[in-house]
Amino acid sequence: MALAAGRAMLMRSGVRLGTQAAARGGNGARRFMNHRVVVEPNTVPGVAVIKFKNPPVNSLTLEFLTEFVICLEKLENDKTFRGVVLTSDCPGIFSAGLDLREMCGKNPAHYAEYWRAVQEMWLKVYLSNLVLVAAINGTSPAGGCLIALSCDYRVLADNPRYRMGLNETLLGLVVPFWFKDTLVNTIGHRASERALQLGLLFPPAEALQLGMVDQVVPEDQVQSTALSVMTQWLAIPDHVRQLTKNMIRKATADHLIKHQEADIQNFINFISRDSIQKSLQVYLENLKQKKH
Ligand SMILES: CC/C=C\CCC/C=C/C(=O)SCCNC(=O)CCNC(=O)[C@H](O)C(C)(C)COP(=O)(O)OP(=O)(O)OC[C@H]1O[C@@H](n2cnc3c(N)ncnc32)[C@H](O)[C@@H]1OP(=O)(O)O
Repeated sequence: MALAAGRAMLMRSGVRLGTQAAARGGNGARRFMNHRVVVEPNTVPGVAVIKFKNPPVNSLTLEFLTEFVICLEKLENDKTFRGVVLTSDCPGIFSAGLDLREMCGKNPAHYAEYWRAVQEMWLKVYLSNLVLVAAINGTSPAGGCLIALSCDYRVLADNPRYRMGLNETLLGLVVPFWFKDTLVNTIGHRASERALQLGLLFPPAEALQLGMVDQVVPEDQVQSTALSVMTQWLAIPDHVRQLTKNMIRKATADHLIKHQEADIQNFINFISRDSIQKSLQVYLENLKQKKH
């Protein structure tokens, strides 16, 4: 379903699906290249590494979301893969979250298409049959943090410049209930209440203390740590681990699935408000200004 919608979207946007290139890397592993998402089968058998490559900041554009979902779906359907490490190819940034330009100055049909793609991405990651480990090698606000929180395990680089959290209120936005649920399921109710209202972005030590990440390691060890953690997870037979994961996550995912259309309508109504459009424009302008 998501794959078909994604293919249609890519066709509309002029991206040819036949352009996915396969090449052999130095270790002989096949390396699949999309435009914005690079998939590298790794030295650990059954494990692929997905690298986000949507410069400058890996913002979650419609095209990026579509490619990402297609990549995950392909890996899920290829029984040689049992686990995936998610990481970034953009130095210092895991993902800047939802692309603000997708939510600014567009029409309701675009907002609907975009929000559905955000929902589908979250459902795909949150309910994945694969073991997903986030190797967080950069800053990850809002939607970027959501992707990491939706994985099974998080390893964060020990760099105080890398912040993580759901900062939506700082942009004048109300966090969607399923972003909130994902955070509450990870760090608990009280910590989420404070973090969400204040839009807090946490440095590594605090993220670890809160349980937002499972491990903080030196920057050059993020990916290798993620891969060795993966070995531990893959020691469990897939079917029992998958059934257990599904049992724990199903209610949270079902809440969105049941209210998916209402959630899209709510997003359109909210994001189309003049006051919200104004605050997003000011936020984008401030990002530009800080450079000068
Ligand atoms: C009912 C529900 C309604 C709504 C729910 C919506 C939920 C929203 C979820 C989100 O994810 S909103 C996005 C939240 N993200 C952020 O707040 C991050 C903003 N960006 C930054 O803080 C910084 O850019 C940075 C990620 C820390 C990187 O800093 P750096 O100094 O390295 O780069 P710079 O700021 O110069 O940015 C480069 C370039 O990229 C543009 N940019 C940055 N972030 C985004 C983004 N999220 N979307 C689109 N574009 C982004 C930035 O404007 C610069 O562009 P320019 O070169 O043209 O000026």
